[in-house]
Amino acid sequence: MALDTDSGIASYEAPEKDLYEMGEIPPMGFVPKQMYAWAIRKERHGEPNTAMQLEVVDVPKLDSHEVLVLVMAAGVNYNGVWASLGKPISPFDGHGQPFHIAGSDASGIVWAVGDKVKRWKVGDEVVIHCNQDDGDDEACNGGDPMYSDSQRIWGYETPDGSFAQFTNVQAQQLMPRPKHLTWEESACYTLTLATAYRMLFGHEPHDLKPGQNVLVWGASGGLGSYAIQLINTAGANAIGVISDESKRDFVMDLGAKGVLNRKDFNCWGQLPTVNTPEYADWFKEARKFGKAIWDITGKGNNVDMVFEHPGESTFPVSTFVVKKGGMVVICAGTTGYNLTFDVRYMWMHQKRLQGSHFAHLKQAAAANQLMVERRLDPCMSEVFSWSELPEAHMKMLRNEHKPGNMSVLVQAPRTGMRTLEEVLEARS
Ligand SMILES: C/C=C/C(=O)SCCNC(=O)CCNC(=O)[C@H](O)C(C)(C)COP(=O)(O)OP(=O)(O)OC[C@H]1O[C@@H](n2cnc3c(N)ncnc32)[C@H](O)[C@@H]1OP(=O)(O)O
Ligand SMILES: NC(=O)C1=CN([C@@H]2O[C@H](COP(=O)(O)OP(=O)(O)OC[C@H]3O[C@@H](n4cnc5c(N)ncnc54)[C@H](OP(=O)(O)O)[C@@H]3O)[C@@H](O)[C@H]2O)C=CC1
Repeated sequence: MALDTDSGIASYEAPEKDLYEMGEIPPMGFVPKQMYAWAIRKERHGEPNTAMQLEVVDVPKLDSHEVLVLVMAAGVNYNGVWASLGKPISPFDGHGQPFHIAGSDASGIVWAVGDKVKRWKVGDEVVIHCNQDDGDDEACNGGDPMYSDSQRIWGYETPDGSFAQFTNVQAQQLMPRPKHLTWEESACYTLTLATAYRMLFGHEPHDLKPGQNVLVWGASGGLGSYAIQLINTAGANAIGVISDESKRDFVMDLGAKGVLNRKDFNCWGQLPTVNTPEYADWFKEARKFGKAIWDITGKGNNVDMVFEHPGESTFPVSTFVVKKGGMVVICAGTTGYNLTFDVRYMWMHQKRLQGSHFAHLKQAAAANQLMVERRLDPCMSEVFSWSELPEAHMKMLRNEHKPGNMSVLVQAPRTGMRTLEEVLEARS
């Protein structure tokens, strides 16, 4: 056999069936009629352990620019929590389908390709980024696809996410899998890493520069743990915030210049009305927090950027401690959406408030390349079995999850596997 005809795909025996049990691998490229999935239904909206139920559903049909991926492992994100709760929006109001399969992160193997797909072939090992768009408007052609009216998040605004044996995605969502990582490690990082990448490097002229200082809320969390590492790769300084001393070493070991414990301060929640005694108390505490930052950055040296996502509880302080001409970049309001701040500091100190949402392919791919080159640690905190998938989301809902990012095994039968061959060997 000529060397260049070797596909590199493992050859193995497997029966053709309509439905495979979890961990059972069909013949390469054979698409069964049905699959197992954790599905949410509108009438089940509520906490993940009741909203998500195991169901047998049809394997999605491929369009010409789409790719069917056999999911080996899936990442756990807040999206699964929000989709279960149906808050702040119900995904059913967007896509109108009878069930919703959540899951916006995955590692897996390309199992079938649409007839217009050129960049990927059956057998390729991939990770999936969660931005979809129709690709046909000005934003997608010369602009920023994240501004397209068709922009949507796979597994949150689409009904066909990664909490299933197969998932159907646009070909442009695929990126090469870092081969040094296990299936579960490769599944855990893309959503939060790419979001952090766009927040830090996607908003010129406030894209992060060497030597700058960034305050990172939730520094031990999914977004925060990558923000700290990305700030390091840029030669800038991260000041991380935690709520428990047990997280300090984790954040310092990721490369933070300093760590503050928010429990040592009392300036959280909405801003009290300006010029009241309550405001004076808040201001005193906010200055104490700002002074603690100066102890790390140098006296009077405010941060160039604040990496925001808690929202309501931290926003008044974020807008205060960022320097003149600096930027507060925000991608969420986990603690509440009613953000307040003292606008005098915003206009007099000419600060920028920048919203940020996930990332486009170029940004996600740049972030992924850093992972491929082993410059970043995936910070996988915990791996769950397929049957524990709703419970992993309950942990996140209760903020009881460990520092880093969580993963769930889907078709990978156990942890620590890096290839399809290892998965096939585990069958015997
Ligand atoms: C990668 C990971 C990502 C994440 O994790 S993100 C976190 C999880 N995601 C979320 O929490 C999603 C949050 N999204 C939302 O809550 C909603 O998505 C928004 C509040 C952002 C938007 O709400 P909506 O109802 O979808 O759209 P509207 O644009 O507000 O439209 C509502 C109605 O208002 C009309 N309208 C909009 N702009 C104007 C205007 N400037 N003047 C007059 N009317 C306007 C529209 O047409 C429409 O009306 P009509 O309901 O009748 O169609
Ligand atoms: N728009 C987008 O594209 C994206 C948005 N998101 C959103 O970002 C948010 C965070 O996601 P992720 O990083 O994965 O979540 P994690 O739970 O992993 O991390 C969030 C961190 O926030 C901190 N936190 C919790 N409560 C508060 C509080 N009251 N004040 C300050 N900090 C608090 C916690 O750290 P500690 O208690 O130690 O301070 C926690 O570790 C979610 O709402 C998610 O939906 C996520 C990815 C993409």
